[in-house]
Amino acid sequence: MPLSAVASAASTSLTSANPRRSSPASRVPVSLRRSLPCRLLSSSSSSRSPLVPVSAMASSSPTAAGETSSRKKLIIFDAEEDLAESLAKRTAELSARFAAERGAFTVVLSGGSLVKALRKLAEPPYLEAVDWSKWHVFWVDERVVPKDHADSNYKLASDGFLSKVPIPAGQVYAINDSLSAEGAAEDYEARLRQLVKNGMIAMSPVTGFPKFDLMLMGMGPDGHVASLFPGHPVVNENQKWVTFVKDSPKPPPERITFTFPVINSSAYIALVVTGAGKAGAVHKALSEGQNTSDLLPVEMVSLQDGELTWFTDKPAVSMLSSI
Ligand SMILES: O=C(O)[C@H](O)[C@@H](O)[C@H](O)[C@H](O)COP(=O)(O)O
Repeated sequence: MPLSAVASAASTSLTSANPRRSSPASRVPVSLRRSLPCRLLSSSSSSRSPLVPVSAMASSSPTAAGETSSRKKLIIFDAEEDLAESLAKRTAELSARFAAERGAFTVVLSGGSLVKALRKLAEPPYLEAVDWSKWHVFWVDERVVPKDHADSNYKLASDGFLSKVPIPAGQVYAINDSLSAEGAAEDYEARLRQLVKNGMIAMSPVTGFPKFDLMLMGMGPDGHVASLFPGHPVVNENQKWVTFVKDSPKPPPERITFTFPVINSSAYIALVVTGAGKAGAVHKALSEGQNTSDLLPVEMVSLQDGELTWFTDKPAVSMLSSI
């Protein structure tokens, strides 16, 4: 799999008005180019956002018709504010693209700090520019608690984001909170299958699993993603679309979660990982020479035909020796 990364200059450098500054790519330490298994790509130094333009992404990994392409990038921001702006911009771009291409935009959310990072989507210019009527919102994982419970990922997203944007209520797919963990997972998968059948959710011709347009996810300090925790047998689930755990090491214990075949069939994943508490897992995931027999869940995120972008900050990448 070609692994290309935007080892981006910090956003403050990128937004600098000083015309004598070198381009972001050339400011990335040479050692980084050696230590990260990546090819450096960058947007222009005058760009407000350090995201690589879509055209540059495509050219980083050209595909002929019928071939698949898997791309991986790392963006490092100086400030959380810049990360949030860039995430909003990228999400809005993908929303416009999928709405035009397929008349719907399927977006999957995690819980955790990710939701706060989405706040700028609910502000101008994105609030007015995004066609919210095309959004269909799902959860990559959910805690099995009532929807109005403080632990509910639905409540977190609803309070922090969804209540501030005009997505039709019928297009927000919360779990059935009256069921057991097992029942809620089965019910959620059945609803996904129905939405695949009516064409709302795309199907991956490559994997035979549903292909969501964009998954917006966080990562825990232990390297978990969704509710797929290190060493838990559900990380190896390869048939079901949605499964459950009753012994999550992160409370609350009962959760439902998308499985890796579904996560890895996504068209785009934005993995938002900030803070020094994540540095160890980031180091393990992004350093060369990893032990492939002992993968963290985050290392099992491997898109079959899509693009994975890490949205990080300096504390999160602080253990990458070359940065
Ligand atoms: O329900 C959950 O617990 C989340 O979906 C979980 O997977 C979360 O995204 C990560 O633990 C990262 O959370 P933070 O970004 O808050 O560390």
